[in-house]
Amino acid sequence: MSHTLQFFTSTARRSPNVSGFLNHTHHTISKLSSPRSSNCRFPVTLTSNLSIRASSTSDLDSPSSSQVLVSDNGTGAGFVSTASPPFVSDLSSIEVDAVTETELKENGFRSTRRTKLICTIGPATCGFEQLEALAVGGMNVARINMCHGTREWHKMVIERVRRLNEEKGFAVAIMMDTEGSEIHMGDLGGASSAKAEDGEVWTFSVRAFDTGLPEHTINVNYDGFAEDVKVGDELLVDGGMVRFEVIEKIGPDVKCRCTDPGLLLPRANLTFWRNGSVVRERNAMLPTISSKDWLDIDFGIAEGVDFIAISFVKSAEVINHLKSYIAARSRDSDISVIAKIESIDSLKNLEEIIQASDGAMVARGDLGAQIPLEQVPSAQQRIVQVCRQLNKPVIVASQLLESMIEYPTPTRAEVADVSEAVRQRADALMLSGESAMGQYPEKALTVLRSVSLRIERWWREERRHEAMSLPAIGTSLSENISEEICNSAAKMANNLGVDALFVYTKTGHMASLLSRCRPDCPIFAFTTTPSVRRHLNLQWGLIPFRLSFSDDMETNLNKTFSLLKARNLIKSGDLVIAVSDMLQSIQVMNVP
Ligand SMILES: Nc1ncnc2c1ncn2[C@@H]1O[C@H](COP(=O)(O)OP(=O)(O)OP(=O)(O)O)[C@@H](O)[C@H]1O
Ligand SMILES: CC(=O)C(=O)O
Ligand SMILES: [K+]
Ligand SMILES: [Mg+2]
Repeated sequence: MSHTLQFFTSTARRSPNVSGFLNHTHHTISKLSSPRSSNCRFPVTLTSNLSIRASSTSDLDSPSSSQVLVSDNGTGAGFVSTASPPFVSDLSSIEVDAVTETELKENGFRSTRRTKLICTIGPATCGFEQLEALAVGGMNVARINMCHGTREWHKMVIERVRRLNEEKGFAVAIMMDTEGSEIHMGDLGGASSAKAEDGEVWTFSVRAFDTGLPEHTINVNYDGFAEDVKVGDELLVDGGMVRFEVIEKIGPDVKCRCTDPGLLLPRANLTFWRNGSVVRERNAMLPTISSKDWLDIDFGIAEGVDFIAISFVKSAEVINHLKSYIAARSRDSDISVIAKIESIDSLKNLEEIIQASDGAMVARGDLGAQIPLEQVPSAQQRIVQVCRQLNKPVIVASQLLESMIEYPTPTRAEVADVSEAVRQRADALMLSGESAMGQYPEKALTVLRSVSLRIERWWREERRHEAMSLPAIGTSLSENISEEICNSAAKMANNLGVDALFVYTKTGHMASLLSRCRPDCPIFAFTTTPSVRRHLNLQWGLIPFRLSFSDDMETNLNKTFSLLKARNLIKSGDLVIAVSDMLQSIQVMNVP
């Protein structure tokens, strides 16, 4: 077998003489037919041709027999690329959403947003127009949280997002988030919230109340609650938004005095602390995926969601188990499994969990209830780093713009927090309550968008390529070659200051390898299926297009150039580096 890395470099961009030569040659050569596609005419695009060939003479995993050949034909005769005359009839064959298209046209592709945005959908945003406003505002992924709402409600949201994609050309992916079986409160008998005042005594009970909840009573979902807690324990609601002290146990009821007043929200998470750390008694034995979660997962598979995020992951085992379950349930399913890092165990087993998953979420809400708050920032940094090194998309979630649930502008501290996540180059930022039930969902999304854009630009201007070492992750020669190609292409793109990287990818893998390098320029990812396109929408710096393409790179490139030029998305002279996973190659060229 053989792999080819070809570097086609052009001097046309900087040399008017060469451009003249090209124009002249164009006329001559365009009368010829392409040897590969008999009805194609081809302009000369480039003047010199350097090609590097890596080949391996035996099986994939035998690197000792591979070799790299570099050649420069030195004749100036040029690399000739094919381009059919007007592709007008083909224009419909490239799909990009209207918002990306407008953004590309207005700002040029150098300034497109690299950080992806996720919105949790709830009562404030479940209408079709509201969802459309979020998509227009830059939502890349819609998240539904199975902790709340009925399956019918979630089904309705999924259908609306689908309709939006079909009717308006968006590629908004859907992420389903499981409830998990940690301890949480019940739903407050229908009330949207309840206020706990300082010194008040509340009863936390595992009893079922048929005739409505008595006053100052909270249902708890975990049967072992009363046995696990001790008098004197501190009870934290939502990681400390409200605090109680356990003062008495009476059978299934636990009496607690409020020490930090605040608003209790339905189904809020509960943790109890003893001597400064979270207590993990028998509740640590609760299954990560509860029986209700399995039903929700079946629902997600049936609805064809793009991502399933698993709450309170403790080990890699549960991820592997879920992945084989999904594979058995739907043979050609491509649902990605996202591990939510929100417990002490998940931090302990971080590397193996992330290795087993298709991505991870820094779920700071619950994480901050399980480890001391001041440890959350370093945990975030570590999770982001491990994900980037292992090439898994990583989401920073929770309380990014918490104050915007109520107010139309964020606090300065919140803006700084968003900036930090962008600076760490996480793949995506997520809104929770801000978009699910806040008063200013669109404004919150606008803040994420504009802060991301500004910080990304600042970082590029400062040319602060941070030197995160990216270990080799491939397990075969072929994978190693793909990885090296992407690393080199990204480095070349930075050094040459190219306008865009193009990647032709069937599975999305090469696109993710490029994204992992966090290059300065945006990455146009061309892929054949709508589902891969939606998946790529979660990854840093990728602008996913759907395009049918062949194994012939010259044809693909020229088709793409024509289609994008016809839509004013690129122009002649733009410098592009292209890689593909069909023909492992790197090509550098000016758009003809
Ligand atoms: N489908 C829904 N229906 C009603 N309210 C919702 C829905 N989704 C979210 N919410 C509201 O938005 C808030 C924030 O949403 P979020 O998804 O962050 O949930 P959470 O309860 O904090 O749990 P998690 O730890 O799973 O994120 C919730 O507490 C809830 O009040
Ligand atoms: C998102 C989530 O589950 C959390 O922050 O806890
Ligand atoms: K959840
Ligand atoms: Mg959580």
